Amino acid sequence: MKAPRDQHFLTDKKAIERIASAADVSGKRVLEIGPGEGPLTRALLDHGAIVTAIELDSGLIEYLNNRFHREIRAGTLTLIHGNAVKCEYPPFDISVSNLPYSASSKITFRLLDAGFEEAILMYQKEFGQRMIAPPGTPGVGRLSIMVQTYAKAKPIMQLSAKSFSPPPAVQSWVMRIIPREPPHPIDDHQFYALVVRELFSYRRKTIRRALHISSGVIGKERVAAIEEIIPEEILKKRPEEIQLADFAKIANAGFQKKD
Ligand SMILES: C[S@@+](CC[C@H](N)C(=O)[O-])C[C@H]1O[C@@H](n2cnc3c(N)ncnc32)[C@H](O)[C@@H]1O
Repeated sequence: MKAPRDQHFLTDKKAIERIASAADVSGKRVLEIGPGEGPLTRALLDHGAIVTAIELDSGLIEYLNNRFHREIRAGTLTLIHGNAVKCEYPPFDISVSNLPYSASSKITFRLLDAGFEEAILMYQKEFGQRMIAPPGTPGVGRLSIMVQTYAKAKPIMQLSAKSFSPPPAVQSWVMRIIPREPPHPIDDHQFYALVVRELFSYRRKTIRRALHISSGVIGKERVAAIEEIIPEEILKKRPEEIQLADFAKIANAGFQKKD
């Protein structure tokens, strides 16, 4: 039976310790999303982190309030009963989280938007593989392009289902994510995100065709400007065949043109 709300709790003590010590959290403001029963929270507190944990499940919030009442009183742990897909994030330096897999994408984009020094995040293995799929290869998608534009991401641990209770049907990867300046100048980040999203909505089409289909969203004049500036050899490729620099050039070409 599928566990409710992605509730696969980490029981492997060695893995918990390795995750909590993957970043230097001592004295840092750490955001943990989905603390569950708090095994990682405990380890992070033991490493001297000042933790804020966001948990959706009210039963677990009650459990955590009891388990960590001393730390809450001492101000080293703050619990937020909320939905990490929607609620406001507090300022934080590092995020260490075993994410709910069904919301991995939304939460990752929100974390990157919020900004941080470093994140140690657990994902379903296939999701991690998509994050690091190189541009120009068939596994690449919107997630790969957006993550690789704004961060360096690398798998640092692989966990089998046996590390969890109940065991999930999938393998897990722990990734280290470090934000960076985009390697190619981007004139407008919102427009860039929109272009990347639209192009991958039509990943089987050429760039030119995808732009035309999306012209209602991107803007007809902007699409015309892109076609004028971007060389044919790029326009005739598919989104999975072009490089990070090309996405930046396409978005910048369209952004120059005010509708
Ligand atoms: C995979 S479990 C990890 C639990 C714990 N960190 C551990 O390793 O044992 C994910 C946790 O996220 C919580 N959760 C699910 N969706 C959430 C959401 N949208 N916002 C915040 N927490 C969520 C679940 O209730 C669960 O406790």
